[in-house]
Amino acid sequence: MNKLAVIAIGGNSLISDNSHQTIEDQYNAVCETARSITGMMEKGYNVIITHGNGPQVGFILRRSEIATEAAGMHPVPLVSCGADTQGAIGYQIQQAMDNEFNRRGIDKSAVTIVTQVIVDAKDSAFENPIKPIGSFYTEEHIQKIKSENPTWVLVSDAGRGYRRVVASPFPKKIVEIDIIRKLVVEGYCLVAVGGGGIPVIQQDDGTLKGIDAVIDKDFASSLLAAQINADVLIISTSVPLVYLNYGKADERALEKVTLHELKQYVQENHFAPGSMLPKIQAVINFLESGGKKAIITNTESLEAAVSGKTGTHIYP
Ligand SMILES: Nc1ncnc2c1ncn2[C@@H]1O[C@H](COP(=O)(O)OP(=O)(O)O)[C@@H](O)[C@H]1O
Ligand SMILES: NC(=O)OP(=O)(O)O
Repeated sequence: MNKLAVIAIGGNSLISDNSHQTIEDQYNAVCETARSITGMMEKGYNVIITHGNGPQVGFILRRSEIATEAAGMHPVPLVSCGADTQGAIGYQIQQAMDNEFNRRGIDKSAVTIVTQVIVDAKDSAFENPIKPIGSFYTEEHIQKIKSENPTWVLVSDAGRGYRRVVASPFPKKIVEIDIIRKLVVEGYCLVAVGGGGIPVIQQDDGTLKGIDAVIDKDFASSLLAAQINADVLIISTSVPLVYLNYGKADERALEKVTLHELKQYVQENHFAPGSMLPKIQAVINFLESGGKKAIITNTESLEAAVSGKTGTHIYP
């Protein structure tokens, strides 16, 4: 019987660098990702694909702000920008997966679920924005960006430049979880909780209402993986392995790690907040909720990683 994997694809890993950000570039990256995921499926996996949206949600928000400033167009709230990314990225993944299934004669189809995720309106994250979105700005540009956009909060993102940050509340409940379970059982290849899910709050009368934020897709993927009893949570990002002393002369790759060791490394500050740290915390949450295995690797290495040849493998 096939194993079930939740594969979380990073929003940054769909945009290889600052000069490859067009929709076409992203589709090419999605097609490469689809080839790797299909190769992995041929090794005996059913998958639910989740994806980030940090760069993309920031681009849509910025376009809206510029159009409002320049032409008086109505602004698009951040929550709607996030919903837009679920459709746009989901569409690309769904099409690329279906093309790949047809090419290889695999009798499967992909389907994207618009997914809402309940967060707590009182989450302290609303007072303390930490989720990087949109473009990277260099040190030289930062003063100009700050003076043009005095309300923005900007932080250094893992040494790759400065980025605007927004609130990122913790995901508490996946609204569409039952339909996701049913479609997995029916054998569909699902795209779900895109961009960490569309953040919604549950009001006193039980109704749902969108709220401006960007949920961390690794936390949402971990919640999903735990709730559907996935055999493995795979976090696909831009590095093949996780490292201790990342970027330093004594950098060391982690191949096989226990939950206990990983927690120790967190205490020793080996993982950058806003980039690797949330992935590590998501893995910890999954394993502490009963998950049996997690892998962190890059897209190109997925097939090799499930065969144990690369990637950082984490066990309870
Ligand atoms: N200890 C570490 N090991 C590996 N990568 C790290 C580490 N700390 C920070 N990083 C950075 O985290 C990045 C992945 O995070 P990010 O780009 O935000 O993810 P996503 O692919 O989800 O968009 C890597 O490309 C790397 O630059
Ligand atoms: N929503 C989210 O976590 O996106 P990234 O993976 O692009 O940061």
